[in-house]
Amino acid sequence: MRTKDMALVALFAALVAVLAQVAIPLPFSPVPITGQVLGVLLAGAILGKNRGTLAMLVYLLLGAIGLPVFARGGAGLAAFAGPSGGYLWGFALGVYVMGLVLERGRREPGYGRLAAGMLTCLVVVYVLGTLQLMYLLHLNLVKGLLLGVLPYIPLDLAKLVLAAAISLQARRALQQAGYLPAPGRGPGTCRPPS
Ligand SMILES: O=C(O)CCCC[C@@H]1SC[C@@H]2NC(=O)N[C@@H]21
Repeated sequence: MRTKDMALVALFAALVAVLAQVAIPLPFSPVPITGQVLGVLLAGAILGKNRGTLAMLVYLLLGAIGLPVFARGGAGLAAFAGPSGGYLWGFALGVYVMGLVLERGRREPGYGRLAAGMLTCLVVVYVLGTLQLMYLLHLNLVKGLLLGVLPYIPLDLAKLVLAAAISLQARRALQQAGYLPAPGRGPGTCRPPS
C-alpha cells in the first residue's frame, strides 16, 4: 500500500471519529443520531471498497483499543456488544458492499450509482444495527424497526445527499492530486461520468 493510500485511510478513520462526537441523543432509544454515517458514506464513495473498508476497520480498531472514537466518546470492546454495536460492525460491512456496487459499472460512478451504493450501505448498517438492538432489548421486528431504523432515516438521507455531492468533487480533486487513480486507471473507473 502506498503512503498516499495510508494517509487517506488514516484521514477517513479520523473523520468518522470526529463526526461520531456530533451526537444527538434520543429520549426513547439508546442509539443517538450521529454524524458518523456522513463519514462512513464519504469513505466508501471516495476511497472505494478496499481502502474504504480498511479505513472503517482502522476506526473500529482505534475504538477497540480504548480511544474514545465512538458516539459520545464511547470506546472499548464492550461498545461492540452494546446497543449500538451492530451499527459499528455495519459501518465496515456497509462500506465493503457499497464498494462492490460502485465497482460494478465500467464508468466512473455518477450520482445515480453513488446514491445506489450509499443506500445499500445504509441498509447494511440498519440491518446489523437493528438485529443487535432487537437481540439485546428483546424487541420484535416492528419495535426493532421503530427504534433502530425509522428515527434515523430523514437525517441519514440528508447525509447521503451531502456525501454524494461532496464525494464527486473530492474524487476529482484527489484524482488530480494523484491520491486516487485517474479515470481509466483503476478498477471500475474506466471513463469520466457522461
Ligand atoms: O456507538 C456508536 O458509535 C455507533 C452509533 C451508531 C448510530 C447509528 S448509525 C445509523 C443511525 N444513524 C444515526 O445517525 N444514528 C444511527
